[in-house]
Amino acid sequence: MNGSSDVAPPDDGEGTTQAWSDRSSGASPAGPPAAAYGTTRRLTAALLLAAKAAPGVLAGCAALTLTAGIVPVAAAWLTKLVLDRLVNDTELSMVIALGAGLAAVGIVAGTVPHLAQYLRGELERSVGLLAQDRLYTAVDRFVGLPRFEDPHFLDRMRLAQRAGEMAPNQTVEGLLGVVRSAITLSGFLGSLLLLSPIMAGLVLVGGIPTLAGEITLSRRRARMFWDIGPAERRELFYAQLLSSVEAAKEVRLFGIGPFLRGRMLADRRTTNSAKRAVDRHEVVVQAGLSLIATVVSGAGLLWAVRAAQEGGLTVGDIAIFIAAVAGVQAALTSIAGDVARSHQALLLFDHYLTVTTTGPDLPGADVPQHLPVLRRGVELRDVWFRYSDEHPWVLRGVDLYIPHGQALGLVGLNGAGKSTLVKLLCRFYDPTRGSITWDGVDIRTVDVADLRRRISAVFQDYMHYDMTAAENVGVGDLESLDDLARIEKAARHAGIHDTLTALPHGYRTLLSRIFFMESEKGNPETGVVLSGGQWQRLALARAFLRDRRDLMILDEPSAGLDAEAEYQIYSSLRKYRDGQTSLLISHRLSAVRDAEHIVVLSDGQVAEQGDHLTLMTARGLYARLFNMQAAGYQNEPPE
Ligand SMILES: Nc1ncnc2c1ncn2[C@@H]1O[C@H](COP(=O)(O)OP(=O)(O)OP(=O)(O)O)[C@@H](O)[C@H]1O
Repeated sequence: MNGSSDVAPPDDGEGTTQAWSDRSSGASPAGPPAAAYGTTRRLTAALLLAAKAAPGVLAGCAALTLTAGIVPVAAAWLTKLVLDRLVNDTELSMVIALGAGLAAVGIVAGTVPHLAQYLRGELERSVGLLAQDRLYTAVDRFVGLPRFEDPHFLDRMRLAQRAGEMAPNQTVEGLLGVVRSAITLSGFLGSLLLLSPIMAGLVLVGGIPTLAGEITLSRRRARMFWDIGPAERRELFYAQLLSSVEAAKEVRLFGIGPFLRGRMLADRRTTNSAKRAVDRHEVVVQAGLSLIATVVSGAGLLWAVRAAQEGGLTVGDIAIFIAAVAGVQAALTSIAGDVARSHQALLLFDHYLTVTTTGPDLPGADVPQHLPVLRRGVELRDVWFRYSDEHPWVLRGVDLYIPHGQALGLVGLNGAGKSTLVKLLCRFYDPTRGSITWDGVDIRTVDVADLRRRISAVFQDYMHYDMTAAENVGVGDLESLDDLARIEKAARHAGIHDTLTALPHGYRTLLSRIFFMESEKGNPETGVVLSGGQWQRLALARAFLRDRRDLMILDEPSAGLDAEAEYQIYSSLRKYRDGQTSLLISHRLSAVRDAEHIVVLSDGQVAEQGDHLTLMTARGLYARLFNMQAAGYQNEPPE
């Protein structure tokens, strides 16, 4: 880009660029974004998610919670009654009956936690499945690319993945925990009130700081999770580089393993120290809270011993008094912990709700227009584009026409904006200014899925899917995924059929070294790796499978092909292109020379256009580049 790339387009009075990212995602670069939803909304949504995922399991959890709440109080009272009966020489059968009751309570106390743990696991699995489904359905609804390039959104996404799976369970667990503790609390508090109302009040008041302290701690922890988000994502990125087959060659040849490891560990140290700071703070706060609890229970014990000496309390009373003070304190601490954990989970759940309920990333028409079968052509009119307000202009007033039934060649130096133009044609972004029309219909006014159904493309950075050969072609048109005849035809077209047939399992061969086929678990030789050019032919086959589409876009389709393959592919493409509408981008100008029309893009603007002969006669950029390449083959200095 030269200096002129920062020249703004004329104002159209509608605001200019598409810097949607921070604003639309509600993120603030200085810290965590303000919660988008209130606590009640978050709580309701989390509980509804759990209820929808596993209603029966949820009911089971609730029943066990009630039982678990009653058990300690019942055990304490039965103990008191047994002790008092023993001291008072009551009938043996009565004592035995009470003892049996105590044993039964013990059995329930021993069984309930295991059953509850199983049900919690079941709830977690069901909620995880539903939350994941909803999250990725929402992500799939983002039809453009901007959100996937927004670091704030990616941080949110990471927290949303975690929160969606965990928050509903933690909330349910917290809520049921509060109910359980509240039952225990009221049982013990009642017992304590009978023995000493002052002690009951004291223990209750002593629990208030615990509740307040735990909630403050949970806020701090939730904020810490947001703050360490970028470092956690970077750490994951370095870890993937260190273990992925794609990066292994460069990492080893350049010897950058220790460098990447150093960066990964530095990020881990950053997150560790943030977590450590919160943990330390927590230790200090919780130690203070325990001290208060100990002082209260110590004072209670002294009072009880003194009361027993003076004959005011029986042995059974002392037993239940000690159990009640401990029980009330434990219940209060447990309530505080459950409230704090649910609170923290709900704070993070805000990210899940934001991602799953956020609006579309590209504006859509309220009533989408019908997209006609292409009859006339696709036109870009005064298209300006930059990736965000902070980025320079990439396209600056491009006018371009792709006539129906013809091939348009698009050439230009690196960074001229060719691939960006392709992204606009597929509507991964909207032009900042100007319009793209399909037979006169603005593509912003039609359903994106409709538009994309009419386009076939090979992108410069096409995908390698770790799937079978047939699936690698078939995903180009899911309706043909099981239609081997069509898949083979597309593969033949791309010149890869013979290679695929010769694979160990033909088209069913898994093209991967990182997964294995179920049937070949024990075989270390499972999986096949294709060469770069063979992968490129597969990408072409994928595009050819969509041969019923109106517009074919080929962005550098032959970069990885050998000379013979390139010749064959272009001959095939020429035959195939006949009567088809296509946009062909290539740095190898021999590939585009026979296109009906060639456009030279330079610094985001159309610099030259015409057919090959016209452009050669004009002796501009195209002619210079063409001659340079031709001279390279003829071993003669360029003109
Ligand atoms: N996602 C993005 N965010 C910000 N800038 C981008 C993005 N993608 C591309 N660019 C910038 O846009 C400019 C044009 O890139 P583009 O990929 O369209 O060029 P190109 O003509 O296809 O180049 P090449 O011939 O190297 O493939 C470059 O300066 C590039 O840095």
